[in-house]
Amino acid sequence: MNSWRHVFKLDPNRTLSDRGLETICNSGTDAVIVGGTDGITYENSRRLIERIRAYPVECLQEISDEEAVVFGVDGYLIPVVLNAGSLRWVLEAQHRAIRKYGDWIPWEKVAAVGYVVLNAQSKVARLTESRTGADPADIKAYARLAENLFRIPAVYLEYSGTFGDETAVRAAREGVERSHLLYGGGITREEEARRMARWADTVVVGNLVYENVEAAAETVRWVKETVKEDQT
Ligand SMILES: CC(C)=CCC/C(C)=C/CC/C(C)=C/CC/C(C)=C/CC/C(C)=C/CC/C(C)=C/CC/C(C)=C/COP(=O)(O)OP(=O)(O)O
Ligand SMILES: O=P(O)(O)OC[C@@H](O)CO
Repeated sequence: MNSWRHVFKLDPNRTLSDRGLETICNSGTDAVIVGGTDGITYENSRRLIERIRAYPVECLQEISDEEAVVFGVDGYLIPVVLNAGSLRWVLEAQHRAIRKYGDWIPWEKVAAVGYVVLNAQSKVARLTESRTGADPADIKAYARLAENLFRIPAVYLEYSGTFGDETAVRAAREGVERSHLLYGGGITREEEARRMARWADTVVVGNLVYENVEAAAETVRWVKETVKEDQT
């Protein structure tokens, strides 16, 4: 993950043509993450992962339902929602899954991701009852908490479905020194991709894939051409 600059997130509960998938997998992105909030099943996850595996791109599953875990991906991302309104999404669902899978978990392939969910209208915000009113000082503190107390290797500013606040991403950037910072939400245009790529280590593109796959493929270049701000 540390070398990722751009990734796509594909939703097993949405339809993408073979041609569209080929465009995404051959776009030069650093990885494809499979995940989403609702309608995620073992079957639709397995089908999508199988199609992605036909391409040489790195493929990870982001687990949002313990029933949907698929064998044979390059890695598993485990969300921990730092600003969730319920412990269920911070540690209870994770505890339950660890209890269930026990000795079978390939820990060397597993990484926790500390989410800060910020779009109040998104399904993920509603599901997790996230405290989306967090201001930049809150966000910086979440980032510091993730890195220094929980030692989580990645912090994810999640604006899923809407373009986020650059000040918030900047605050998260100031909060992390070692943890990897991901930004996702509402990237549709070059200017947006470049703005967030200045602060985030990785920019995640999701919805645009289903709206305009050619434009989605362009985001790879926009992000990769952008030089990150020097924090020193
Ligand atoms: C091979 C083998 C046996 C493997 C074992 C599996 C494994 C690696 C186990 C590890 C154990 C473990 C800790 C598993 C996690 C279990 C789990 C269910 C955790 C809960 C995760 C969680 C907090 C879910 C809440 C929803 C959420 C945060 C989803 C993340 C994705 C996300 C933010 C999607 C955004 O959704 P999107 O659809 O793009 O947008 P909308 O919200 O607008 O719809
Ligand atoms: O779908 P969009 O809005 O591009 O967001 C990407 C990703 O952060 C979703 O989890």
